[in-house]
Amino acid sequence: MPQHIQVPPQGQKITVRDDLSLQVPDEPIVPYIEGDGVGVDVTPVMLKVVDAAVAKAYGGRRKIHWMEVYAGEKAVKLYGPGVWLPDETVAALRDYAVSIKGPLTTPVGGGFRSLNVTLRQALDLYVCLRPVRYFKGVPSPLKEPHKTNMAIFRENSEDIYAGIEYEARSDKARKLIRFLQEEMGVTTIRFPETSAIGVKPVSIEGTERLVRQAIQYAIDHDKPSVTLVHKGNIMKFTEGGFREWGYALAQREFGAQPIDGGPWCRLPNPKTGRDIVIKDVIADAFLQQILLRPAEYAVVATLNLNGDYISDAVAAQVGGIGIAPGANMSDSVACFEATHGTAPKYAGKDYVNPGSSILSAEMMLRHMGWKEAADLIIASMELAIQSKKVTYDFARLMDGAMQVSCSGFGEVMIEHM
Ligand SMILES: NC(=O)C1=CN([C@@H]2O[C@H](COP(=O)(O)OP(=O)(O)OC[C@H]3O[C@@H](n4cnc5c(N)ncnc54)[C@H](OP(=O)(O)O)[C@@H]3O)[C@@H](O)[C@H]2O)C=CC1
Ligand SMILES: O=C(O)CCC(=O)C(=O)O
Ligand SMILES: [Mg+2]
Repeated sequence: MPQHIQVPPQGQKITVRDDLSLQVPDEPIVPYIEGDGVGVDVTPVMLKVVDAAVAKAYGGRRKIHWMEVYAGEKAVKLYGPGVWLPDETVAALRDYAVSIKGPLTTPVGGGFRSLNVTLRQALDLYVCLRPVRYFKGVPSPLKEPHKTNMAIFRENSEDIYAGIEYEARSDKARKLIRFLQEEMGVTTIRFPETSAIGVKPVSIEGTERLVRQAIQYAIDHDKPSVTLVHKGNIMKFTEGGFREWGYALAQREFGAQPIDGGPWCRLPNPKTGRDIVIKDVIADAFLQQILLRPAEYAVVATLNLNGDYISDAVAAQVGGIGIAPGANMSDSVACFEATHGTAPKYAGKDYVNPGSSILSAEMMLRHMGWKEAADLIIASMELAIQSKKVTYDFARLMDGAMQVSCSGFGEVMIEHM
């Protein structure tokens, strides 16, 4: 019996078949986490817009039964001190296979580790997919923003982001530093007495499963390239390993052939016959090239921390994180979430852009196979932006815009369905 989660009286679970495809009933139960900060603003708007799109697309034949599950500050209020991520929340997200969450706060420095990262680890949601595309009319700092169209595959379970690090002057930091110096011959820790220290695990399996999904996405969506973004010139065995294992997988599993002796390689898309180039670029160079030559990048596969930075940076090219969606996925479970965080200064003010959350829901509908409802969301987003009735983030950069609230933007979208 759940302690606080109320299972809707109607609706059924989405289930996962043996071949990992989804069995989606017409009235699925979908868990959602409202989220901290601006979660209270964007999540209700997202639910309303999705309900409207589903109603319009299917005329009552299909309906989502939303089931609220708790994490973050709302969980602590309900379950008691220290219970930021209740077990029954994690279990529900796993059991119901498809879910959506608002942002959750992670304090800098002390306090708990990120709930977002914990959730991704608990459910082994190893892919963070963040597609970045341009919507006509969105204000952008670029002259040709439509050339930015990338699907970012961020490894979501490893890297320095896994949170293995020890505070400066702690016993554990001292012990690890001593081990590195005495057992491993390390001489390059500049200030050993006052160093905090972190560990960066990057594995062959972790890299391969991420790169496999990125190449498969390029095949399924007829994309011309997959770029491995890494800092392997400096971090030779972790980020360099990612690059090497990525290329090896492309050749071994997808039959990619080296171009001019490599390392770039090429495979014919088995579905369309068109070439997919597998290439790599060093992360710092990549960050300037996405501004100067964004059209050269289609699918990007990268490590966890790089992917965090890259997804916000690329989102900024096409309007910012207010409309940047995302999905965290394992082979069987998917939890959709906005790219942005809790934006605390705007919390509860009905102010921010709900677009990121709504477009994350659009990805969720597509994942469920509810293409018509997903298409309606995209079309109404385009029309809403073109009507110039937009939230503050766009209004401040657009000539002749009328600023609307977070919920107001949801209404504008619904009017355009
Ligand atoms: N997945 C998750 O749950 C994530 C959680 N976080 C957490 O969120 C908290 C706050 O992080 P912070 O670094 O401030 O990053 P945020 O993404 O929360 O906010 C940074 C800035 O981005 C802009 N922004 C964010 N959301 C929106 C939106 N919906 N519409 C328009 N603009 C938006 C605002 O810019 P402006 O000031 O220009 O208006 C805001 O000040 C931290 O605890 C962090 O750990 C962060 C990222 C992801
Ligand atoms: O977990 C957090 O607080 C931050 C995570 C983040 O920035 C991201 O996943 O993009
Ligand atoms: Mg981030």
